[in-house]
Amino acid sequence: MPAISKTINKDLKEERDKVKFNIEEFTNWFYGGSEKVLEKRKIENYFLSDKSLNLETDTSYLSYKEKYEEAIRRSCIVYPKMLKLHQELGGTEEDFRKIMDNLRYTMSAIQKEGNPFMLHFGMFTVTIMNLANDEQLSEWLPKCVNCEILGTYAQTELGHGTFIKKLETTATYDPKTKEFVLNTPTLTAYKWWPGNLGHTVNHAIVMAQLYTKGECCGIQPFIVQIRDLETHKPMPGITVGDIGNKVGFQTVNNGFLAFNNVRIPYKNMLMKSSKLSEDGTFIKPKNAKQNYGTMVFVRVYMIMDVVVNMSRAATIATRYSMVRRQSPINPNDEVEPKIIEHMTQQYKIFPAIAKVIIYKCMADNLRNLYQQITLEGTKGSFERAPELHALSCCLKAVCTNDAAKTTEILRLACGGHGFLNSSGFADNYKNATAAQTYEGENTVMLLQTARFLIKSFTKAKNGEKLTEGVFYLNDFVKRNGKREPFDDSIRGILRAIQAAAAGKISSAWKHIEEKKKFLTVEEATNQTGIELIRCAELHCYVCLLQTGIEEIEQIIKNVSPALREVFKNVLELYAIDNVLNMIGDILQHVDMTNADIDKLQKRLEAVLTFFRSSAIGIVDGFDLSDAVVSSTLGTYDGNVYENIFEAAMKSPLNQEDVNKSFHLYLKPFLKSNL
Ligand SMILES: CC(C)(COP(=O)(O)OP(=O)(O)OC[C@H]1O[C@@H](n2cnc3c(N)ncnc32)[C@H](O)[C@@H]1OP(=O)(O)O)[C@@H](O)C(=O)NCCC(=O)NCCSC(=O)/C=C/CC(=O)O
Ligand SMILES: Cc1cc2nc3c(=O)[nH]c(=O)nc-3n(C[C@H](O)[C@H](O)[C@H](O)COP(=O)(O)OP(=O)(O)OC[C@H]3O[C@@H](n4cnc5c(N)ncnc54)[C@H](O)[C@@H]3O)c2cc1C
Repeated sequence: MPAISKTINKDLKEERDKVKFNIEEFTNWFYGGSEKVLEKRKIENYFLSDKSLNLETDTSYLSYKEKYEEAIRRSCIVYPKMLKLHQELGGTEEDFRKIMDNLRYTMSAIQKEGNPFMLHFGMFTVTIMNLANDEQLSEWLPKCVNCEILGTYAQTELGHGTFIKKLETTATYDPKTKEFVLNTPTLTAYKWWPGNLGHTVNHAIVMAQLYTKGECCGIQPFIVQIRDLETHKPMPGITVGDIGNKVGFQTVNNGFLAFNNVRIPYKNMLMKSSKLSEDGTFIKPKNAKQNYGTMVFVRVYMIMDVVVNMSRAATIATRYSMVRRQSPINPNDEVEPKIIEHMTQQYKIFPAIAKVIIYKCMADNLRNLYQQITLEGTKGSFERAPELHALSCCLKAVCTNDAAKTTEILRLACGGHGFLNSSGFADNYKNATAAQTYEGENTVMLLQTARFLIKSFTKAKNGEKLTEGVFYLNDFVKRNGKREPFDDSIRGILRAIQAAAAGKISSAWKHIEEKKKFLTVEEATNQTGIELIRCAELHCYVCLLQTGIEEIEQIIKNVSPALREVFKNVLELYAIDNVLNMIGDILQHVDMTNADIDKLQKRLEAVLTFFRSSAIGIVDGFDLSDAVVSSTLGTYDGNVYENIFEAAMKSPLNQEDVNKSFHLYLKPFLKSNL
């Protein structure tokens, strides 16, 4: 075995020495101030320094069952610590949010394949907070907050996930006993997929069709106890279990659930929005979509998960590419260059870094918008709910699609070693691709946004008032078919993307109108689906760039000149990469010449070259500890080959010289050939 010495890799040190800006200043921006950075580091250390977590164990070699058991063991260390810390910090909702925000990063060191408790706070408690009336809140919230019970969110069924109106689980009100009777009438009505449901939680929010006085009143949320608190056995009438092996998320414990005449008390229907009187009279909510609120909440927070996921992948690929040397650019060069010297390698990695920053700006913005609009809802005003729904749907889809695609590009950027499990890309990718499906399948999400855009376009044509995010449709209508002139400033690029988005929305609108002559509006819309998806994507790119511009214009007023240059280049790279990737859409609606495209290509090459000296500073500035990065290729010290070697030594096959399969199979086989 070679002697392994671990000092900072000299190539990586050389890169860091070239960084011109103050990395800590960048970190302070990224986490919202120096105090928050200190707090983040403290919280991370509080969890990760706990030796009982045994974070050195490579869980990837464990069996499916062992992985689950280890994940539960770790959760039973992390969650009590979390509750203790929450009390120590002050016990407020804000303190809780602080811990959860930081755990988004830290958890990737502890539960690489997902957390078997994650739905408890993430969806079960959130639904209770959003949809329980005051009485229900005082009964259930303390139990949730103290983890006296553990819950999940059981909505999806074997037969339906997207079209939730057709869920088949029934909750029939019995006014005589003041109970609901829950049933699973068919195989396709089995709840299927809810995280943590299989063998972990003892309660669930069950979304079921409410039947009262012989009528169906649509899907409503019910709190159902599914396992005994003492024995953990399923409650009478309940069938519950694990749905089996998946592409990823192995330790999330996704489960199935069925009911056979399960009775729950009247008070267990969450009644903040829809209400049922004790005699069985149903009272509709003020806003029919209020019951979908938990999904909106999660979609909003998923943009932050994308930031975490992509920052980790970008850190790994950047550090590795500054350590790995291969393929001289001039054939006679003695010394092979760092692979980051290859322009194509820069093009794989640097746009990903820029996106992390733009998505972070968007994630913060969206969260603020969510808080404002939720507050308006508590005061009975739901006017802006469709806008939030439309924005969160397209962002959820575009950002999670991009996280999966970018992780794969970054894995490929690390060549063969990127394919090692120890590179960390596999877990990153599996988590990213799961997010493309859960919380609303991405195509379906884009079509929801497109529905809003088509409605907004009709309003623009009729001269009606639009919401702020789609003001650009007014400009398009005013231009009355004239193409947008191209101006290559950043704001000019935004206008070009706006023109492309508006043009696409206009042509989808026109095609629906044409098809409506022969088809129903729904059929016409379905036939226009491919265009509609592109409308939603382009609209999302508009929102991202606009937010990026507005945020960065503010940021650069408050940072040092050196960091100002970095942010300007982030914006330049993000904008140019974007526009070049959608040139077909742009050319349809913007007067852009070949010379303009050549100029943009040159600017892309120039900005990549600038980025070369900031990239390591930015990824170091994401401030992800080695435990969080969790990759042999991405450690801070850059000792890639030593790490790879050490990880290989942990393979169970390397714990013995000769495996028993030699005696059982190989030897007889070889002998038989003599
Ligand atoms: C696809 C959906 C949105 C369709 O819902 P449906 O009620 O059938 O819609 P309609 O076509 O009747 O009405 C559309 C209408 O409603 C507006 N709208 C829809 N949702 C919302 C909302 N949340 N807030 C505000 N407004 C909303 C929409 O804008 C339309 O308005 P119009 O004025 O144009 O009529 C729905 O079925 C859906 O969301 N499906 C996806 C299911 C899903 O996301 N499931 C998640 C399950 S939980 C999970 O996956 C957990 C994962 C684990 C983890 O997170 O860690
Ligand atoms: C890892 C993971 C965790 C999950 N966790 C939970 C959980 O905790 N709780 C829970 O309740 N659920 C959970 N789910 C379920 C998840 O929310 C659904 O799988 C998701 O909403 C997609 O629904 P579906 O499976 O019915 O897909 P489908 O709707 O069947 O999608 C299949 C295909 O049909 C297309 N399609 C469907 N409808 C339309 C349409 N209207 N227009 C165009 N195309 C359409 C889709 O685009 C897709 O290509 C989880 C799923 C996964 C993968």
